[in-house]
Amino acid sequence: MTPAARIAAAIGVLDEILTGSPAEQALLRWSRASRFAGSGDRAALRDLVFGALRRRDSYAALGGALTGRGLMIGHARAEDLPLDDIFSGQGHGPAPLTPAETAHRASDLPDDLPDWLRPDWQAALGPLAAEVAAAMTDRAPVWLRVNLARTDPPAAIAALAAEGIGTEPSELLPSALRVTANERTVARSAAYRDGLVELQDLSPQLACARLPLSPRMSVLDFCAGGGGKTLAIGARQPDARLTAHDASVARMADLPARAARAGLRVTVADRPKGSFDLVVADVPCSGSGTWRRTPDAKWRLDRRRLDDLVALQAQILDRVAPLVAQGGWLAYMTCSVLTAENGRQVSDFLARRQGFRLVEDRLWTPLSGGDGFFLAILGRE
Ligand SMILES: C[S@@+](CC[C@H](N)C(=O)[O-])C[C@H]1O[C@@H](n2cnc3c(N)ncnc32)[C@H](O)[C@@H]1O
Repeated sequence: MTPAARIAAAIGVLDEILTGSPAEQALLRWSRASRFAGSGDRAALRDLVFGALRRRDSYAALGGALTGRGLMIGHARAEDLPLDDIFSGQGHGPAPLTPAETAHRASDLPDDLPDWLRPDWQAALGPLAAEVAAAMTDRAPVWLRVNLARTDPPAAIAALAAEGIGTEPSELLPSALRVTANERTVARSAAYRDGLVELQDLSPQLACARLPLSPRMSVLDFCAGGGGKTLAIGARQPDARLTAHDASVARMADLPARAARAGLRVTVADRPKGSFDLVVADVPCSGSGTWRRTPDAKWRLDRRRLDDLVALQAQILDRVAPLVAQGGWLAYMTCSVLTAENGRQVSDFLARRQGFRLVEDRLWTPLSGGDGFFLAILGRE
């Protein structure tokens, strides 16, 4: 496909998303209907669509309309692309610009945050609010976690390099590798298949590195999903007794294979009982820290959904509290930057629940390289 044809395709996909389709579904529908497109075309289309969703409002301002076409005109203006070559109507490209589109000029560009959320965002991030909002409009880097139960960072870097995958270790955590070349081939590499590395963002890696682990301790990952945190804990403490639970069994479908690849044993529990030295509650959240990766989620979130999530998080905290052994730990995590889901959620829990104290809490933002992520470690007396 020509660059102009890819832009025309992005216009169609964006129009679908703007009328309510989730981005992944709209892209999948396009791929199924466009058998002529190669993998390069699909990747380029995805980049165009996700790039436009990250900067939806500023591209709409530049392009003069909140439509697929407006966003792509905005994209071309933001990137200084030759508008007349792309919007020529030739070679499956979009129709030429109208006189009104040509004459359109934007004044101040918006910050690409939903209006209703801006006060919460500012309250949560204070003087960093604008910088973090701007960081959310960039593409997220790909991070790998070196599986320390299997190898060490230099050996993992060498194994990846032998397959053409460039990486560099984080200054904050040497076992976290930022992919600098060939990120799309990681999941097919032998280093990945053999369990030397896992795909995991830097911030959850930093959070898991702070967990109070000790030999043979029992750990319950209560919202285990695909097991990202379970496996990160196992890599740090391979003799920990790991139990994974999730309200959705389907979400844990990949966990046994991932654990086997990592050389770890994980017990899956439908109804966890008894008590655990460490309970991790990596709760469902708005994902406001990960909007670089899922930019359509930024525009789909609303106050009601956020309130529902906050209520669910409180329920989960109340459910897991009795599962924490006396003298044990509760690690509460979200991939959100919002106070309602983070600090306020934790302080409300401490206010209604005797016997827990806050040991540490931390918020990471894209300004340190990874996604937005929150960790609170609570100790049970
Ligand atoms: C943020 S995701 C977890 C990601 C996972 N820990 C990882 O690292 O890959 C939140 C998970 O909580 C699960 N969940 C939702 N409600 C729950 C509940 N009431 N009890 C337990 N898990 C729940 C969801 O199915 C989802 O998999």
